[in-house]
Amino acid sequence: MISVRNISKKFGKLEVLKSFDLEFEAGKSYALMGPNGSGKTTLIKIILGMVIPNSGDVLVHGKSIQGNFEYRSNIGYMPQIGRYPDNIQIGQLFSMMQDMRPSIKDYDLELIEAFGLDKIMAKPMHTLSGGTRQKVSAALAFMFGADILVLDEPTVGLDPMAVETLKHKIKKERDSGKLILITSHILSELDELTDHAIYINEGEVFFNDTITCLKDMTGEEKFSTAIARLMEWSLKKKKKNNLSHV
Ligand SMILES: Nc1ncnc2c1ncn2[C@@H]1O[C@H](COP(=O)(O)OP(=O)(O)OP(=O)(O)O)[C@@H](O)[C@H]1O
Repeated sequence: MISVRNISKKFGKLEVLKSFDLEFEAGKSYALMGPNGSGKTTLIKIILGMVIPNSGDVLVHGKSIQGNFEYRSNIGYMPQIGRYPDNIQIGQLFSMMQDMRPSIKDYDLELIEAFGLDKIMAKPMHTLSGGTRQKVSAALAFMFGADILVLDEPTVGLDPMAVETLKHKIKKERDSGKLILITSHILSELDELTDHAIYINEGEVFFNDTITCLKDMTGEEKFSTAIARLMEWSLKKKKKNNLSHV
């Protein structure tokens, strides 16, 4: 469904992604993990066409995203921090986004209702709490029934009930055949929601396989302990690489 081919990205001298090759398939959910600043959001933004890589290409449904804007209408994106015009009301924001995708008439309003946003449609965005803004972002990501859902730290700031609502929705959409890509630092959440782990470290893909394989490889039953083991190994590798330069 999405192929990341030999993608490299530098910001000035900082090499954030070095020759990334990744495949994302329909009906699966992928956990994108790595330390702060390891390039998770950059990779997501490259897939969304919001950041241009220095080299490589991304194919969505077999078609390059270069010079192609159509593919984006088939991706639901929930950003880490949703930025919206201050004075716009929730309802106006939803209508505006719907007007921007005139070809889609069948909206998924499940999260709007589940989060109770339908009862506060007249509230201006600048008056909303952080968690409510996050609910608006989630509702927008799922609203257009996109086949691909890219969720950057989706549950940050949500209350426990809203977290459960969102998790239920993510699982439901995955089971209906959609591709889900999630970044999060909340490991329990990733264990529950994803089948496949991608661990980025020092600009490279350090691990890319199923969560079952991750647990087998590390000999750890618990996902969080398996990830801790992976982090240990990546730090050891870094130390070894640094020594080899001496
Ligand atoms: N527009 C930019 N200009 C310069 N440097 C950037 C830019 N965007 C990201 N970076 C740098 O690229 C690196 C990777 O950032 P990115 O946001 O992709 O990391 P991340 O893995 O998503 O981090 P976190 O877990 O903290 O969200 C960081 O060092 C960041 O400062």
